[in-house]
Amino acid sequence: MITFPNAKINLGLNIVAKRPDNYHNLETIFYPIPLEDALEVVDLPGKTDACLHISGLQIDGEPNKNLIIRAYDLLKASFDLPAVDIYLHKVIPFGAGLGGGSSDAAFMLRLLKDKYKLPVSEEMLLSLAARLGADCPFFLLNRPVLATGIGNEFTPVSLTLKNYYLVLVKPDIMIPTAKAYSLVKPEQPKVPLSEIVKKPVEEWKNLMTNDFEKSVFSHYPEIAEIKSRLYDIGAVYASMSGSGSSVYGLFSNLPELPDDLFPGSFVWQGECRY
Ligand SMILES: C[C@@](CO)(OP(=O)(O)O)[C@H](O)COP(=O)(O)OP(=O)(O)OC[C@H]1O[C@@H](n2ccc(N)nc2=O)[C@H](O)[C@@H]1O
Ligand SMILES: Nc1ncnc2c1ncn2[C@@H]1O[C@H](COP(=O)(O)OP(=O)(O)O)[C@@H](O)[C@H]1O
Repeated sequence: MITFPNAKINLGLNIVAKRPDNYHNLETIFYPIPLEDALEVVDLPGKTDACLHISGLQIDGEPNKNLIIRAYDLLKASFDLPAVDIYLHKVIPFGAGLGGGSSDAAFMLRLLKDKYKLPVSEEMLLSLAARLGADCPFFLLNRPVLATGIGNEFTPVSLTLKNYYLVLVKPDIMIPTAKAYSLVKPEQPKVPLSEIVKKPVEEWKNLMTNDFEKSVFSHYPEIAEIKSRLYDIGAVYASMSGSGSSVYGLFSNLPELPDDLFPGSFVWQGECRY
């Protein structure tokens, strides 16, 4: 069985408060984008464990700590799962604010539930996903939502970007999420994101912010430079996604990108689907 975990971008991100458990309450809009990994699971008779094979981008860290293996282990603790070969073709850059690892994990949970017809409710799947990462449950819903709490309480948003194109730029910089949070001073937003998002996209530039940008841009001016280049070539709205380092621009028309505009960066263009 094969599935295609997709990335997300954050439309606005306000870090509202630090919690006693050291996590942060935030408000953000998760918006799925069609930049995808490929994830396949094949039965491995006669063996006892799961074995992960990765092609494409090589992920740092030990394979057995990969979120896909952690998702398998979580279900295996409660259900009689066979040993499997897992093939991941990694396309979504990591340390990028695109949620690629969380998406792989959420899609793995659903794939195993479907492939082995496990009696797992949607609620149970969401709570397992929450154990794998704060933004992991979102990928089980996988449609635009306003997320609050630590990023796992969802409210529907009526939002359409269907006429827009996306340009996504990921420089060769990895930003660990925990480090990014530690550099931000939480603050209540003056205008709630749920209000800003009702306004036309043309007005977002002066209203919608990502609270990670200030500290990340001061450490890495080259990331701020990417954002201003996206505006220079006609973006209606541009922002860093999540804790970075990727930056996206929303465009009314797909722009021509000169080859040397973002040297050394991964660049992806696609359509908005929602
Ligand atoms: C910042 C966001 C915004 O969408 O995404 P990314 O930029 O990573 O994609 C998310 O909050 C990232 O969620 P996720 O990457 O799942 O975080 P986790 O693995 O659960 O946590 C990694 C670390 O980030 C910090 N953390 C995470 C979420 C949160 N609401 N408050 C936090 O303080 C904690 O220090 C935690 O130890
Ligand atoms: N399937 C996976 N895909 C990508 N990264 C993974 C995966 N499993 C575990 N990881 C780990 O998660 C880290 C990326 O996490 P994070 O920085 O939160 O991502 P992002 O900000 O891109 O959402 C990687 O450096 C890697 O060590």
